[in-house]
Amino acid sequence: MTRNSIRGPARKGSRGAAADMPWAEARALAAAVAGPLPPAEVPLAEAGGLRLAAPVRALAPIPGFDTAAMDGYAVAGPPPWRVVGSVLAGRVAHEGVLAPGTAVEIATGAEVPHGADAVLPVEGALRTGDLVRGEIARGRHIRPRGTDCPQGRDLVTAGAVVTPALLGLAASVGHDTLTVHPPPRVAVLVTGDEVVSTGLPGRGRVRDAIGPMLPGLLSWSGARLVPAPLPDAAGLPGGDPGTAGSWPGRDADPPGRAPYAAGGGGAGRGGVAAGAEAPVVPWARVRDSVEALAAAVTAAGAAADVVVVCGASSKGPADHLRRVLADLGAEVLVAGVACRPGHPQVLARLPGGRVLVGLPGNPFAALVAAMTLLVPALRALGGRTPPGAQWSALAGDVRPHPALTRLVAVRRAEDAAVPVGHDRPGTLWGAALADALAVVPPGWGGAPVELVELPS
Ligand SMILES: Nc1nc2c(c(=O)[nH]1)N[C@H]1C(S)=C(S)[C@@H](COP(=O)(O)OP(=O)(O)OC[C@H]3O[C@@H](n4cnc5c(N)ncnc54)[C@H](O)[C@@H]3O)O[C@H]1N2
Ligand code: MOO
Repeated sequence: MTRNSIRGPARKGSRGAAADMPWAEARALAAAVAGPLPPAEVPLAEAGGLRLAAPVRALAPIPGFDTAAMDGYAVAGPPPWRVVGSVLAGRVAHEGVLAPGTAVEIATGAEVPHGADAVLPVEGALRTGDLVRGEIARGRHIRPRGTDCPQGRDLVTAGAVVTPALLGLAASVGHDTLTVHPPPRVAVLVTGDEVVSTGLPGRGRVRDAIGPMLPGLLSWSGARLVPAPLPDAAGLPGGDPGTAGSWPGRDADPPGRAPYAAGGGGAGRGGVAAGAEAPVVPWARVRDSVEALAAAVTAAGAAADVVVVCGASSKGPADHLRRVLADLGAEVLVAGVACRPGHPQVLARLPGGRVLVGLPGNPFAALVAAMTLLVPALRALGGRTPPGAQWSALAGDVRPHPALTRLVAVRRAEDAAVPVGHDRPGTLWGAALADALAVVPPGWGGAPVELVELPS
């Protein structure tokens, strides 16, 4: 596959389209950027939603012993039976062998004594004093040990998603942990000195729309957002959260607005203004400088499997990502994608092997880039196979681009996917109304299109 190495300042050119990789090729490359993370054994409570890296084997059988399936009497031999005792669930069965002509009262789930031929449900029992009568068929209402799940049997194969039912099954056959592909850890760096995280953006400012979108997108992709540990001494000045270009972990919010703190317990500079009610968010704010971004990427790359940089992906004076990747000696695998929106997206391997995805600053462009590069890479790291492609007719007046793939916000309907509109690069309005992106290839002539499902 084509690999574009950028070893110097960002290349000049007219919006880079000539160097951009075809959309499908970029997505496939992202899906192959890394293999699954090494398997790990995790407690059941943390395994939900992950992929099994080893089969679930029955360490214990189900049932674990010959079990009564009904409340009634465990009986031996032909009737009438003399009641000689009782066994409740959780109690050890009647000691010894139940002699012909005798019975014990038994509760559903209790251990059936040796020698019992059947369990006679209480509804069918005629009891007089210590004698009981009724009709039985041999073996009726006894669940023999191991009939539901034999001990030692592999019950679910590797690769399956750990669903709530699978968690219950694993517990029932004796597991406290499961061997899974751990969720990729993702550190998110939001750039842009003009970006604010709370309240109404002032003049020249814009409210962060990408940070809030990513945690759900990451968990939907089987990944986990981890705090980006921003180093103190790395050209990252501390500063007044009221000024643009403040420190990582604080927003360049207008004075008087509560800044967010980065980190959620672990980010180096996750400062909270004294007295401010500062919600903690687990993504970090990085100011627009080459040094700050380089330090933040390096630190995040040491703490996470995947580093996501939001903004700074293009060619403006404050767009430092490409320069930083070159300076760090990163291998740039995708330097741009031939699609609209979202062409200035980046996929790179950092020194040491961690993956970096650069999302454009325009929010819908960022979502498109996330669906193109980030989600496939996360699925691969999490040991997930790509979802089967969905194809659909496309309704509405959609005009293809002659040379680029267009990603159009649509809602899926029975006959056709219907464009929802409002899907300009700078807004998530259309994406918020949509449930999929329609992939409209260059020069499209009306054939069915692929749909990329959006996170729900
Ligand atoms: N000379 C060129 N200029 C631009 C090109 C190009 O190819 N050549 N591409 C354009 C396209 S397309 C996009 S998309 C943007 C991508 O820019 P960046 O990734 O460098 O992002 P910024 O410049 O920082 O911001 C762009 C835009 O998005 C707003 N922004 C940034 N972060 C956020 C956020 N977290 N939430 C909401 N909005 C955000 C920012 O204020 C800008 O308005 O570049 C074009 N330019
Ligand atoms: O393609 Mo940009 O990605 O126009 O917003």
